[in-house]
Amino acid sequence: RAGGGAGAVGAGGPAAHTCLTPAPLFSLSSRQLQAEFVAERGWGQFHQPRNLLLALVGEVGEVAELFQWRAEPEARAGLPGWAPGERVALEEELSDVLLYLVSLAQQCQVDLPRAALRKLDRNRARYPADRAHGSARKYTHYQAGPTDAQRRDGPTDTCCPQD
Ligand SMILES: Nc1ccn([C@H]2C[C@H](O)[C@@H](COP(=O)(O)OP(=O)(O)OP(=O)(O)O)O2)c(=O)n1
Repeated sequence: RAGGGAGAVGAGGPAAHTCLTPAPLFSLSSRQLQAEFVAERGWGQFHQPRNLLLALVGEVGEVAELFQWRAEPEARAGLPGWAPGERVALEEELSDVLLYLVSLAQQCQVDLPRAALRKLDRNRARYPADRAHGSARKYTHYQAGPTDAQRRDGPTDTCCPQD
């Protein structure tokens, strides 16, 4: 599964996004390259989980900055109207997010690719395609009975305060 998940773009016929590379999201060798980059600079001393988390959030802010104040059509899929330089900037900022995320996971001893695939499995189970199709409701909506938390806290699926 790990080798044929996100990377198996062309496996089931022509891919919608033909520009995607058929590589895993972040291979072991890429993670090692990142660890080497940090070690060669003696930056391990700065890469405590909290610092990496703050750096990650900062880079997410830089991604947000690229989107802020844009007219609605420019925020649509495919980013119509974005200049080539803006696309490069987005590539770089998203990569910074990924690189800090990878480092954070490493420092926390989380095997991120395995954990992400497991979470994907959990998401599949929580959101059965036949029931969740076309709906943005929370997974608790599809569960048979109330969870312990729901029993304790009462209903959470209301959108309006009760008058
Ligand atoms: N202590 C550090 C500093 C940097 N990096 C790496 C991870 C990111 O990929 C990138 C972040 O570098 P900058 O802090 O220079 O941030 P930007 O690349 O976003 O530059 P700018 O803020 O000018 O956009 O470098 C790192 O791993 N550890």
